Amino acid sequence: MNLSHIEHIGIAVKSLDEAIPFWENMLGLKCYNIEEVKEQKVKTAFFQIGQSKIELLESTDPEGPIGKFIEKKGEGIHHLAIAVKDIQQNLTELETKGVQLIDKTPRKGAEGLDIAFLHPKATHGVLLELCENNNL
Ligand SMILES: C[C@@H](C(=O)O)C(=O)SCCNC(=O)CCNC(=O)[C@H](O)C(C)(C)COP(=O)(O)OP(=O)(O)OC[C@H]1O[C@@H](n2cnc3c(N)ncnc32)[C@H](O)[C@@H]1OP(=O)(O)O
Ligand SMILES: [Co+2]
Repeated sequence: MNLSHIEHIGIAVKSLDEAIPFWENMLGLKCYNIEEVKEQKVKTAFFQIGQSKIELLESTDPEGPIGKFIEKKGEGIHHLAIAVKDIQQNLTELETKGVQLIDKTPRKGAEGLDIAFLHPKATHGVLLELCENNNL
């Protein structure tokens, strides 16, 4: 395994338009990218803090993962994403160790990154996302 740093924290929100002004006007951060990720049924907004980012997630479909999360739990922290080198190698190693994966092979996430999720049952309650960054 070669985990590097917290890539981002994913926060489920009902509306990007309503949530972004808090991060910009109250906290003084700049939203530098808004992007739809159709495969995940979300629209994302990103803010940089040091080496890490905040990813706000608005659902585009009530049956998608963020739609279901908001319905059950309301707005709040949804996942923690960690940057890794060679995501496939890390996933293969985790699978060998018997860790329950949601994605055995990477999918395309926001900002063109390859991503994969570990099941919260396997992580003591945190939905973990690995994000590939080979320049680490
Ligand atoms: C754009 C991209 C990027 O960064 O580039 C993204 O982040 S996309 C971010 C959105 N995409 C994803 O989250 C994709 C991966 N997520 C998934 O496949 C799903 O959401 C699951 C995590 C498997 C949950 O599925 P589903 O809602 O159908 O199941 P469920 O509600 O029955 O939940 C099963 C158990 O997991 C728990 N659970 C569900 N969501 C959780 C979360 N976010 N954090 C911690 N625990 C969570 C539930 O409480 C439940 O526990 P109990 O059984 O104890 O009640
Ligand atoms: Co994410």
